[in-house]
Amino acid sequence: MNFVEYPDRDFLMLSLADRLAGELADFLRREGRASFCVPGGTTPGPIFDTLSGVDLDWANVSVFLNDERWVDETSPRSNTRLLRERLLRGNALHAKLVPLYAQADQPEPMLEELSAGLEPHLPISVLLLGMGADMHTASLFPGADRLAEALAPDAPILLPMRAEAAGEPRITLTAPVLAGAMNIHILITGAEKRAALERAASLPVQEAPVAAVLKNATVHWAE
Ligand SMILES: O=C(O)[C@H](O)[C@@H](O)[C@H](O)[C@H](O)COP(=O)(O)O
Repeated sequence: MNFVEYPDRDFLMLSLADRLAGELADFLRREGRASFCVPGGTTPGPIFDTLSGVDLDWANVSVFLNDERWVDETSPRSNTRLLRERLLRGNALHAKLVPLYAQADQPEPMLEELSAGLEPHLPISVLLLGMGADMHTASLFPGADRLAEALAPDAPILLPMRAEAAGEPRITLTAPVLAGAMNIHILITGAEKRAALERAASLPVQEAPVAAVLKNATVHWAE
């Protein structure tokens, strides 16, 4: 794991947006296309704001979430809604959004269709992850009902996930798909998450699921 500390959050968000854009541009130059997998939650908004204004061949970038809360896009808890409002506008309006949600009461019946939609966009070129203070990343929560399956080396692309801390049912990319990304970045802020991240490196992965992606990751932190 590589740990980068920034003097403040504004500098972190701008620098990381710039680095992510540079990595996407490299993939576009070399391969003509790139996939960009991003977190929801409250932290990444400013990075999305900056990236949406960057001049890239967005039409050849596929964008998808690390995980989604199983709620309709009208819900303020929808990560897809966050993407539409903060990333997929301006220059990035023409990026291809690969959905992690479809209208249904529960994720299970939609799993096959959503996984088939994602498959052509793997491996992930550039992965940005968030982390909770409980050491979950994506929706790989400690104590979640299907965590062991999602951590297994032969896990499917996507799994539904339910956990007390998660609120509504979730759908998440699994550990091997996340760990198989070509570039992995973890964005965290504040002392509590930094301490949790440092603890995660020495805990079993079931207790600290973020450990599943730490090996080749660069962690970006500001107070
Ligand atoms: O849907 C989600 O909640 C996320 O994808 C999740 O994994 C998130 O990255 C962390 O919970 C951190 O969330 P915050 O940035 O809100 O602290």
